[in-house]
Amino acid sequence: MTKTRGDFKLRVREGEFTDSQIIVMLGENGTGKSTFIKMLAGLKPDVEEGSEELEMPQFSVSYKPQDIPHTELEFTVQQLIHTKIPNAFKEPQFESIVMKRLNIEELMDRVFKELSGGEKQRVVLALCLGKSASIYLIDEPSAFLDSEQRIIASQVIKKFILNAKKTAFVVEHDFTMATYLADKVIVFEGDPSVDCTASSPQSLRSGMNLFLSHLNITFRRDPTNFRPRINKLDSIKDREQKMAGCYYYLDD
Ligand SMILES: Nc1ncnc2c1ncn2[C@@H]1O[C@H](COP(=O)(O)OP(=O)(O)OP(=O)(O)O)[C@@H](O)[C@H]1O
Repeated sequence: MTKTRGDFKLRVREGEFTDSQIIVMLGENGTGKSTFIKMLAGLKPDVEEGSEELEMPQFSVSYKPQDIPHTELEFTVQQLIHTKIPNAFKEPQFESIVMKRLNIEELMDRVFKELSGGEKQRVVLALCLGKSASIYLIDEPSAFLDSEQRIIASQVIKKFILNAKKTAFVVEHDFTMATYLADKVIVFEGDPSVDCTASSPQSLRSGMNLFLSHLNITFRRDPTNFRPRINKLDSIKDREQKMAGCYYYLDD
């Protein structure tokens, strides 16, 4: 199916997903990741000439947009939690997996609009995960978070999705966070802001290889902390890995 927004056209290839799965969307800026997540949230695909209107399958979704919402800014965090996720915040599982780990308790009496960007992000992530849904659509959870908070946010998302046996689609630019989260990846490729294609969900290894080949970057695994490290362009390792078509190292 396709979706046109202004001068931009996105083609989406058919694919499958299951529960207890996190699908990470990878692509350069302007390749349509947010457009696709909005389609999963209900934005209708184009009507192709000569064919019937194509309906997106109807899912119950909880959507955290890329931008932090500007509504209800006068409310305290406690008021937002109590009105938006009245059931979840009382559940012991949600309390321990999400609320405690994101340290929402310390923010309860604060007015939402007066929070820092990182504090707001923690609250909107908790609100997103606290809404009952089959699919969680999480656009850039790492924005405004420092490196330690990014690790915590990734662990919270992963544990919540596995525990609740739900599915998440996540747009994430932080490479470490994206590789930690992803069970599958969708790669967005093409001419940014003009014409792009979203692949079917594929394995982390093949998706990362495809994405990194577009960027002309290879990664090795750091032997001490095991984190992915970028190889210097044209270094021996960079050239060796490109020859082997192995842009991304993933231990089996
Ligand atoms: N409502 C709209 N009207 C016109 N053009 C739009 C609209 N929404 C998105 N676009 C255009 O569609 C293209 C893809 O945008 P989108 O936000 O989906 O990309 P993205 O991959 O999520 O980018 P980023 O990584 O920068 O967030 C961009 O060129 C954008 O300007």
